Amino acid sequence: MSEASVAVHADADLLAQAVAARLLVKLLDAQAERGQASVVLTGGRIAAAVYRAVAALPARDAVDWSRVDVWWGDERFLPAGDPDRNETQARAALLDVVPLDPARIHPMPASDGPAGDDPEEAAARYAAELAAAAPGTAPLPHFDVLMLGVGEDGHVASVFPEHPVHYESRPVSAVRGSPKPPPVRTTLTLPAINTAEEVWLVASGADKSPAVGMALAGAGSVQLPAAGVQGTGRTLWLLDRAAAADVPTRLRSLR
Ligand SMILES: O=C1O[C@H](COP(=O)(O)O)[C@@H](O)[C@H](O)[C@H]1O
Repeated sequence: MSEASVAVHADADLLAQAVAARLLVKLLDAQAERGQASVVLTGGRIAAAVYRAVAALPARDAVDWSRVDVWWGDERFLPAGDPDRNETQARAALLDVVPLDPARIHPMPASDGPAGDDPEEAAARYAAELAAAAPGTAPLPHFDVLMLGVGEDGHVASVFPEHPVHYESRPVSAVRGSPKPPPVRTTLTLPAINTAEEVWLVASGADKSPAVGMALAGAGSVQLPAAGVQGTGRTLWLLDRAAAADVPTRLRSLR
């Protein structure tokens, strides 16, 4: 398990640009080492800005997108194409722009998909899709990088504070009663998230600073899920100055 490190950028735009550049480098490094790369996407405002920034970078063409697997850390359980689905946002911002292999794009099921309007079945199907891509009998494939937004309440993916999802041992869970709309979701659980080689927590804006500060100060993960995130090789907090306002100075590298 890795110690967390923190990089702070001046504002949300520079943060998105910097994360986009990091993502391209990470995908290139993974392809150089393993012949392929895998990324786990997140939803939310800063994530969409990162995806748009990746799409706008000329260096995006250095990545062989046909050898990139795209997974999601969570999804709002809504019909396919709903503008509030994390998948819809990622497709519009990036996935429809780069030449990915459609077979390597792995969205979480929609509420009008083959799993029907049943989030538990949707979670089970996504777990099966992950296991099918994993080596041997492992439940999960290798994730080179897993990106997370951070909610004002400290939630990551759709793991919310004090929610029963914390006690789910399977890698993918249905979430009912989400405090943030929509109320029904599917999510990777924290143990599944923490199998990723690198986990990047990306946050911008002053409304995120209390949660970010408390997570880095060692809050409990049931109360503050972001505090329970740890990549196997690297845990990186990527923040703008406003989101970093409560981060202890000794943890910051300011850019
Ligand atoms: O609902 C969700 O919210 C979080 C954070 O979103 P933001 O707009 O406040 O950045 C996101 O990370 C998660 O994937 C999403 O489902």
